[in-house]
Amino acid sequence: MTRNKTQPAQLTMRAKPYEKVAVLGAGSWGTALAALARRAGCRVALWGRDAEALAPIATRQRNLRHLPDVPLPAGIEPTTDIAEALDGASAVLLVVPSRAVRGVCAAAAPHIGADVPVALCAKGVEPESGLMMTQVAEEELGPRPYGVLSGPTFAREAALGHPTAATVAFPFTHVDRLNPAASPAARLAVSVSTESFRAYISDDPVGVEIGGAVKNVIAIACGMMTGAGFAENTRAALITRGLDEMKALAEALGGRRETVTGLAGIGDLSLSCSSPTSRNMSLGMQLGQGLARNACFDGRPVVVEGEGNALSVTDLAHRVRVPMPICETVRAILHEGADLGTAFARLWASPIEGEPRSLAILLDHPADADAVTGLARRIA
Ligand SMILES: NC(=O)C1=CN([C@@H]2O[C@H](COP(=O)(O)OP(=O)(O)OC[C@H]3O[C@@H](n4cnc5c(N)ncnc54)[C@H](O)[C@@H]3O)[C@@H](O)[C@H]2O)C=CC1
Ligand SMILES: O=C(CO)COP(=O)(O)O
Repeated sequence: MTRNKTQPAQLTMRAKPYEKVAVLGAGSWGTALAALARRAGCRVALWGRDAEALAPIATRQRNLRHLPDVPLPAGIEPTTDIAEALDGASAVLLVVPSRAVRGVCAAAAPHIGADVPVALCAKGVEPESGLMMTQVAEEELGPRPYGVLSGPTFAREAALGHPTAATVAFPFTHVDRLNPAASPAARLAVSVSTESFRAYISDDPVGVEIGGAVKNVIAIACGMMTGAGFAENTRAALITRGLDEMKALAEALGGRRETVTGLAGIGDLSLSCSSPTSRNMSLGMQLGQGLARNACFDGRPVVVEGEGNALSVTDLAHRVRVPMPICETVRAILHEGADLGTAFARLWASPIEGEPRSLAILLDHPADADAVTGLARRIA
């Protein structure tokens, strides 16, 4: 985080926070981001659809439904009126689950100011269309700057003030390069940065978005194998090979490999694959322990983006011809009725590959059908 003495000196610039930030989506992450922006000194409107859940945010500085034990700063303006939330907003954070992004953008469209930048904070790829969240938003809201805020950020920890870092990524225009401090990425970074929350700036939203969507699927895979009783070797293999899948897809879509080695790639992947605090890892663990899907989370509806992402990410990968064997395994188990043990045993006995992919080697794996059945039995 500090400058190495051998690096050239860089002038420190000052970026101006946005005056009013509208946060659309009042779940755990939307509330946490509203708290951060408020602590960073912005005026903050927090839009949600449920008046009962919003009321205590103004009266008791709590979101009792999603972050009950987190004290929120005073002055967040909760509302169920999207026009009111967007009135005078100089930046928008879109923080609903990915399946709701298109609908919320459509509702926002008549009320959002011209040229107001929008940062997508949901981690997913739209099913069927295969569009990333920034592309979905652009279809609904028209031309303006679109970016992404993503990284290893459990909402409760970030809102409680645990030291946390994330990436804010917008494409840099010619003008942004001449004056980076005035770019949407820089202005949004300072609009959410506090003594404990540190935003880094990137000009590669594609790499950042793909990181967030793919890590959810890999976290389900890690959870499945953890739930089935395996430990650290298995998890390390899935994280590392998952990172390779992430890199390949990001690159095929025009993102950069190095972005995937940052906070929104390996950072978020390692977080979500390490702890049942991740809803994705937790779902995988419950399935790996043999629970039926409808019994997971005691039957409660919980946002698990990786479930839909397993389909949408692999559909996208098919389109750009990127092999993603771990994501395919999760897809087969969740959506195509594959047996969990057999699917993972097949993954482990799939052809031996080069590391890195650019070696372009594929060898028949020596494990025979009996060996695959044997491992499958040990997983189940
Ligand atoms: N919770 C976390 O730690 C983090 C979550 N995210 C991402 O943020 C996104 C939102 O997740 P969470 O806030 O965690 O979910 P959550 O389950 O805490 O809350 C979801 C919220 O979205 C609202 N919602 C759902 N559909 C809606 C619709 N059609 N219109 C308006 N509101 C709607 C719900 O009422 C609820 O308030 C997800 O894509 C997630 O991957 C990203 C980083 C951290
Ligand atoms: O994205 C997250 C942390 O960065 C939250 O992860 P889960 O959605 O798996 O809970």
